[in-house]
Amino acid sequence: MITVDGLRKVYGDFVAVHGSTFDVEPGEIFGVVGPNGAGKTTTLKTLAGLIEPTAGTVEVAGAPAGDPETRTALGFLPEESPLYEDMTARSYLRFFADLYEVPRETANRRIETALDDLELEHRDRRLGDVSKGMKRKVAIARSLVNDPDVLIYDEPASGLDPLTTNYVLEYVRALADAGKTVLFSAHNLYHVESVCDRVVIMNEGRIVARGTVEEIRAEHGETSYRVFTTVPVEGSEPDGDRHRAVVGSMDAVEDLRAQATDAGGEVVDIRTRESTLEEIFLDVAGRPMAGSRRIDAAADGAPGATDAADGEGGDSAESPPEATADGGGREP
Ligand SMILES: Nc1ncnc2c1ncn2[C@@H]1O[C@H](COP(=O)(O)OP(=O)(O)OP(=O)(O)O)[C@@H](O)[C@H]1O
Repeated sequence: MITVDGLRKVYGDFVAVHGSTFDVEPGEIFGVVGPNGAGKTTTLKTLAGLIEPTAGTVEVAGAPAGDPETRTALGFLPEESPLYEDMTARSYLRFFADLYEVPRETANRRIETALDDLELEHRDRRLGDVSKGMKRKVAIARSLVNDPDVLIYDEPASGLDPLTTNYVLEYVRALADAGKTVLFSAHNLYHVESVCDRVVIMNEGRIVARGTVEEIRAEHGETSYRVFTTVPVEGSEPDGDRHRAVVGSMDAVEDLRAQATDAGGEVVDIRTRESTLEEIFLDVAGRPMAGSRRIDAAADGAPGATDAADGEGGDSAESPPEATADGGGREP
């Protein structure tokens, strides 16, 4: 449903994304995780057709990103979603449905369903007077007015309290269960591990880990064993009336067992500990990457790669759908 092949984005002499390749299957929830500046938003804006890649190809629902054909197929939630403050949730959503030329009856039904599903209160209150969580929910509802197959959400839970965050993530799960393909970005694996089918972790413009959460854990995590014995063994420390040693493999555990037996004692307990996802994230996303993100822009071969002067063109939350659909207002 989404195909990204060799995506590279250069701003001036700065490489924001180095050459990402990944696919997202229909109905999948795909997480793009990484610290500040990793290249998540750049990747997502490229998918939404708001930024033109310097190199590589990006396809959404079978058409190149930014192509008019993706107009009805795509719903984009930007990281910041300022809304028209004087409108109510209902009037705001109807306005966007009109831009997408959704017939009025269908639009009303869709809007009320989204607002019901999101448990949105105060539907007729000025958007300027509602909470941040509610504003985010309205922005999510806006991404659904054209009933798109693909949803691209930039940090959907940004700035939300834990309860609303959970709610939004569960809603994302429900959208995928209903057949939508969802790609979203987040800062940490904790938010995505419960909902994402697959994840890429980005650091300094590169994908540094990918796969299901289990695959990432298997490849990048560590398992350690705390072995409790009745007698001292190599590397052990007293722990109450026992001795505790920490080792990294089952072979080492068996060595300790042999030592304890030789000394007339025994192993009384073994506790296994796996790296938490947070630890893996801090490890792989915290490493400085080899090589600079600065390049000789001329060598990168693209005067068009230079757009450092305008980072915001065309990605306003208030851009009409045409701006996301036909490439109008795209960053070069
Ligand atoms: N228009 C632009 N001109 C120059 N540099 C840019 C532009 N847009 C983004 N960058 C730089 O590219 C890098 C990647 O930015 P991006 O917004 O994609 O990161 P991110 O992973 O989404 O970060 P965050 O989590 O803080 O939102 C950053 O160093 C950013 O400063």
